[in-house]
Amino acid sequence: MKIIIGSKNPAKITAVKNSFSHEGEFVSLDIPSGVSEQPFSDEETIKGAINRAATALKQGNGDIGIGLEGGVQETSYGLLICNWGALVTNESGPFIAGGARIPLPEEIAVRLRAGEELGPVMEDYAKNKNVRKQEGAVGIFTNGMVNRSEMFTHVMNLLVGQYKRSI
Ligand SMILES: O=P(O)(O)OP(=O)(O)OP(=O)(O)OC[C@H]1O[C@@H](n2cnc3c(O)ncnc32)[C@H](O)[C@@H]1O
Ligand SMILES: [Mg+2]
Repeated sequence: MKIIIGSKNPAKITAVKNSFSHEGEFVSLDIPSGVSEQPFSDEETIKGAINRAATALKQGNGDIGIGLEGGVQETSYGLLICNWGALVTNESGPFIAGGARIPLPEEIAVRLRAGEELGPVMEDYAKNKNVRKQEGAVGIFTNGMVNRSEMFTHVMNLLVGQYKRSI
């Protein structure tokens, strides 16, 4: 089984490998999401995940394409981080699944509303260049209880479970 991951981000790659119990051939390709660098709704984030999965599958000439995409969603309770995943095969899909969501602190939210991207804003906030590849915003704002690859592993399990039920 050849699994093509539409990202080179190690937090995402780890999640994909975990959910397939490290069984299969994994290829990671830097695939554009085809949506804004900072998706600003569930709809746009889902679209980015599906685009990445479909393009990865095609470009990598594999059996399964995976897209994982981070975004934010405005609510009356604050700006929430949202994360979506998509799995496509040559015969079926897209299967989609959403990840954990928590509100961003207002000092971060105002910067995103002004047009900045979460990745660089988190680098600045945490004084660490690699937040998006490591614990992620979710790890920082949950005091390390849930890091980005754990969060994406849950998304992946939701995807692989739906796919397995369909075959
Ligand atoms: O290489 P890719 O796969 O693009 O990985 P990425 O970290 O850029 O992740 P996304 O494109 O899915 O995320 C969209 C934007 O949100 C940022 N982002 C999302 N989740 C984050 C997190 O948990 N911590 C820090 N930045 C995050 C990210 O850096 C982008 O600016
Ligand atoms: Mg990105």
